[in-house]
Amino acid sequence: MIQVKNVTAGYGMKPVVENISFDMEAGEILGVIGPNGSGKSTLLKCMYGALKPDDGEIIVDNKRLGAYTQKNIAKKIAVLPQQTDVAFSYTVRQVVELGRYPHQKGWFSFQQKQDEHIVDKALQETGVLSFSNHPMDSLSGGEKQRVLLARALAQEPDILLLDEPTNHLDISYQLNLLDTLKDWSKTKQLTVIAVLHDLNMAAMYSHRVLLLEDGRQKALDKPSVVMEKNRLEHVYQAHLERKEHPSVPSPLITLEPSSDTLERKRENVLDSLSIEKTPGHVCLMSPFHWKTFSSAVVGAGFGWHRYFVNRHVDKDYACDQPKQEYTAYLKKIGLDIDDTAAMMTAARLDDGAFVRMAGDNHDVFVYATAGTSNAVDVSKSYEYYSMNHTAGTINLWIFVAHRLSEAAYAQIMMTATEAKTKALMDYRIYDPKTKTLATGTSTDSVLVAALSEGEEIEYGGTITPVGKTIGKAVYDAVSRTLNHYLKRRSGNEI
Ligand SMILES: Nc1ncnc2c1ncn2[C@@H]1O[C@H](COP(=O)(O)OP(=O)(O)OP(=O)(O)O)[C@@H](O)[C@H]1O
Repeated sequence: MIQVKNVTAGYGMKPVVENISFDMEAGEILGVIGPNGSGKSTLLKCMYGALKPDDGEIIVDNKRLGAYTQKNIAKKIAVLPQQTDVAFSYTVRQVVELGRYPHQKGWFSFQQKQDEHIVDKALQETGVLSFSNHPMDSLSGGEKQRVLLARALAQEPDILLLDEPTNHLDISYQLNLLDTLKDWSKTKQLTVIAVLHDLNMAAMYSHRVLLLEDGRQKALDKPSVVMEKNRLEHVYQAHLERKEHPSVPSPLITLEPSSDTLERKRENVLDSLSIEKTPGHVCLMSPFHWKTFSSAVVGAGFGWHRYFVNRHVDKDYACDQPKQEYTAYLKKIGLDIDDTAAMMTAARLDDGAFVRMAGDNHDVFVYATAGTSNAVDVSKSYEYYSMNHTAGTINLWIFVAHRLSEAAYAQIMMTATEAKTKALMDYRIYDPKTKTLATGTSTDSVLVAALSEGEEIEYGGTITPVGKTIGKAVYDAVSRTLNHYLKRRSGNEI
């Protein structure tokens, strides 16, 4: 379809792009990324014949690009350049009609029915049909961009070259445009080469990504391979984080502010936490946000929080929409929902236990409340038809005064669960239905909170340094709260 073979090109003595090579198949989308001035537009210019390579060649359908007439190449390749000068006195429709020019035998055959149909379709698909009679100079930047795209589409090319096509477009039209291109790549086998500054758009919509650095081909592969954190940080000279997109299998690149702009934290961060206890709740407050991962009622999943609430509810608490009800409660006590992670429990808050432990290089703080009347042996819970939601649950908060990898968050959840279960076993807590040792209760919840800066702890499993500290701190906290709970219920020391 189109082959770029060892292309070197520039505007003077010094080449701007050097030795670029790749092949593209019909229906493929290639995202071209790279910093300002890295040669993306220059490469594109070579691909549509606006700039002759100093070395190497471009082959289109087995024929050198230079061997095509301008009209014949326009039947195969349409271009949406970065800056386009259009005679703005033209109407939108007239501009789009220009896209049919390469296919016409003579100017007067222009009004052919088929051409009109193709122009209408292009106007429709780019959402500009409603103002097709407006003059170009009455349009906004984004509207003009869509008209120029319609003109490129009316050309019915096999290959579409786009230089920052999402420039000027609002997010809805950006997605719309890229969705349309993806659809045409599938249904019309359109080959798309698009220079994109938005790395996440490039990752989501490209089959492959070409990364340029100083005119050189730094990487060419699937987005997940090219968009490696260290590589992007080096090429863009920026601090980035790479995550996985929450809903599609694509990398998600986020910008990290410089450390000067991050929230300042005190030397000993755990000392900066303060606790407010009322009959209705325990609230732990921090002067800065912690990165949390939790199964809390409010603020579950990953989030950023500085207020942590454990609220006591009656054992008969029943609500169809506990999240909404809880949100109203938090508002009533004056907390900002976006800043708050909140759990609830029918266990007595007075029975709660706080444990602080220092490891070699990390401080840990754990808070636990426990009630065990709905204790469950998880290995037998499949035998239940419905779960019992009476009083009692085990809520755990684990604060680690360090930065954690996502893997470490998950491993700390496991470590904490194992430590909790061990405490239940040592206190001989039984599942009341199966009469076997309980592994937890039916409504347990856990929150892990860590810092956003500093050296990262990669692992949090049971034999890692931080895992060992957390294992012991969680075991001690759950044991203490169980001790208070059982003592109060039996009236005896445990
Ligand atoms: N017509 C020209 N004459 C001389 N130099 C040029 C010309 N066009 C571009 N350059 C230079 O070539 C280099 C690469 O420019 P190019 O536009 O290809 O980069 P780019 O990666 O598309 O940048 P951007 O992301 O800023 O659009 C730059 O240093 C630029 O100044």
